[in-house]
Amino acid sequence: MSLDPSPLDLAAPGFGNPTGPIVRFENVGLRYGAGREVLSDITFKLHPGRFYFLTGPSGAGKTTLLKLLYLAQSPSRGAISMFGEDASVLSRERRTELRRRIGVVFQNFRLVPHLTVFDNVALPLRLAGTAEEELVGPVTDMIEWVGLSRATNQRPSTLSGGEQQRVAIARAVITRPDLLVADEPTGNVDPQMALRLLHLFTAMNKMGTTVVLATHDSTLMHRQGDAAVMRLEKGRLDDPTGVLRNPPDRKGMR
Ligand SMILES: Nc1ncnc2c1ncn2[C@@H]1O[C@H](COP(=O)(O)OP(=O)(O)OP(=O)(O)O)[C@@H](O)[C@H]1O
Repeated sequence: MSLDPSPLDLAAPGFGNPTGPIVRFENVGLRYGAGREVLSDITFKLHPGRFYFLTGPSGAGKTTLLKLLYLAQSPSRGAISMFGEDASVLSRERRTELRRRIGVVFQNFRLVPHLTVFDNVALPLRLAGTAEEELVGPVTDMIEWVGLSRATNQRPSTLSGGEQQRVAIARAVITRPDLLVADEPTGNVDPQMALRLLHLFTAMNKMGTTVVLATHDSTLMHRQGDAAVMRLEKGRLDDPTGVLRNPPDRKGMR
């Protein structure tokens, strides 16, 4: 599998916004319906170009926090700012525009079963209105980057779990998102493939994308030693590395 970032255009718009935090949560709380709060008093900032792990026991609220991050859920209280904009006042159109700056990868891939690998990866560009002649090159390069050129015309069901997840990652980053959010992306693959997938996230991060990766896998977190770790316990955020509020300067951070 190639990890050479060269197929990706480093000068593409949206990469490596150097100014200020790209996400701010201020005393955010969330309850589903009339139930108890599943997230309480969540305050943090995400800085551009950094790599964050989100961890914590099952039911702690990781998926819920990620849904807030990719604008699929609104908080019950508190304030969220995404790319400098107050998330509570976004029009539907503006929300969609901001959402395009966020790539999402799920544990269970969520590929479209009747589409080929090429068409799955091309989907976000087509939805954004990119002309067919303009998308063929980038999609082909992206599929090569995740090491699946030979499977370009296959359907997801003919691929292994690790291969399907690589397609899902390619689809999530084809639009060059500023923020890449992944919910247990290595949960359905063997440890060796988990490391290969981590390398893809790391490569994207090195090109300037902020990554938030939810995982239970401590091996992955040890592999990525300079990442910040956000730990959720019963809906509250702990900050074991002490970097969420005041991140240290990071070598090479833009
Ligand atoms: N749509 C929903 N309606 C009601 N309660 C929900 C909903 N989604 C999640 N919850 C509850 O919110 C809490 C947090 O769930 P969440 O899925 O965010 O945790 P998690 O840390 O991602 O867990 P896991 O590691 O098992 O995926 C749990 O108590 C869960 O039952």
